[in-house]
Amino acid sequence: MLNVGVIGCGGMGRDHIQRITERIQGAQVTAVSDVFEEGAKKAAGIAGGAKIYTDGKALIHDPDVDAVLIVSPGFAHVDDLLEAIKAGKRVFCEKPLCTTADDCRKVMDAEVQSGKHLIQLGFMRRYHKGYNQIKDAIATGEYGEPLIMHCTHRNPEVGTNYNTPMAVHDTVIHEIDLCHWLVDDDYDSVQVIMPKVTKYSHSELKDPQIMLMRTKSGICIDVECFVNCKFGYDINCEVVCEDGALKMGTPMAPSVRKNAQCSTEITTDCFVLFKDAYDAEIQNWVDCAAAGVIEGPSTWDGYLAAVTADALVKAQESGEIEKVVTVEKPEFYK
Ligand SMILES: NC(=O)C1=CN([C@@H]2O[C@H](COP(=O)(O)OP(=O)(O)OC[C@H]3O[C@@H](n4cnc5c(N)ncnc54)[C@H](O)[C@@H]3O)[C@@H](O)[C@H]2O)C=CC1
Ligand SMILES: O=C1[C@H](O)[C@H](O)[C@@H](O)[C@H](O)[C@H]1O
Repeated sequence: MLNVGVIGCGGMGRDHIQRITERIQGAQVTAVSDVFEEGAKKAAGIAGGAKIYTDGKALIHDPDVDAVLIVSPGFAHVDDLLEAIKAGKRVFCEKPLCTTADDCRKVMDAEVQSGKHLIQLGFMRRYHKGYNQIKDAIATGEYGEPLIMHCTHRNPEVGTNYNTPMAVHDTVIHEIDLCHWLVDDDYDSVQVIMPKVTKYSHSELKDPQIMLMRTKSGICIDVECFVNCKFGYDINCEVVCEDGALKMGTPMAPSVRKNAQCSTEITTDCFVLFKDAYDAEIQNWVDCAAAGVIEGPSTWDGYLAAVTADALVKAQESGEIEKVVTVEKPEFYK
């Protein structure tokens, strides 16, 4: 049985604690930590009783914790990642790995130095059945070369703490990882276009945004990021190829006809829409623990996403096309 400690007991943290407690085979939550003790106490109850901490480092060094789930806000990941590597403990880190490429480099260097693959990253779309079907279909060559991708990432609404750069490193970070993974092609450059701002936004948030990414082979990707769309959690991705197009999107629900109406439910949050993908990624992480391997997205994937995100944040300000420049991939991650 893998004894798991969870750092960060907010919406995502509680969702992961519930899945480990109720659905995941081979693991249990034995400790939880949150800077707000009340949040940790609530999470401990979901786990059916777990040690309560308000300091992630103390949880990491608890001998009753075999592995750590980092589910605090992105800006807080780097310190606990470095501490877990120091302690030699396996980590599942929710996206983003870190909110800057520089911090990701620190984590990458520490993991390489440790000589052990310890970190799996929470890019759960790679565990979604539909996206895997698209990736496999493209790989057959039956649809020809991918040329263009169209994505929407729409949230019903976000809090007033959510700002313009968060649209990149907190939200579109999913498409940054998903799109290059689907077509197996790295990024060359990015650009951001700012449409008219919705009345539902605030002074620190330009919303919606159109983010453009070009891959090294010339595939052009547009991502509409609209985090106050009001009508639902609307996630779509279409890959347009030479001999066909493949689309995965919401609503992923039945179309209902009644009283001369036709309607289809759109979910309102990621916890419902991607429940199976979260279950699959956490189960894979637990299963790999026994073998001491990482099969899912790695620290390198987190670094690649962060470099692209940094370029997009720069492009938000400049309005120009910004290059995506990474370091050479270390042998350790090949
Ligand atoms: N994969 C996905 O689809 C999703 C991933 N996430 C990720 O999960 C993480 C948490 O997001 P949410 O739960 O939505 O945020 P949240 O704001 O609901 O919860 C964050 C929790 O972390 C606590 N916290 C803050 N600083 C901390 C620290 N230094 N140590 C321990 N706890 C700390 C806060 O008190 C709060 O309880 C983020 O990295 C976010 O990007 C969130 C939603 C969906
Ligand atoms: O990771 C997530 C969720 O998956 C949502 O898709 C985003 O819109 C949210 O902002 C982010 O935290």
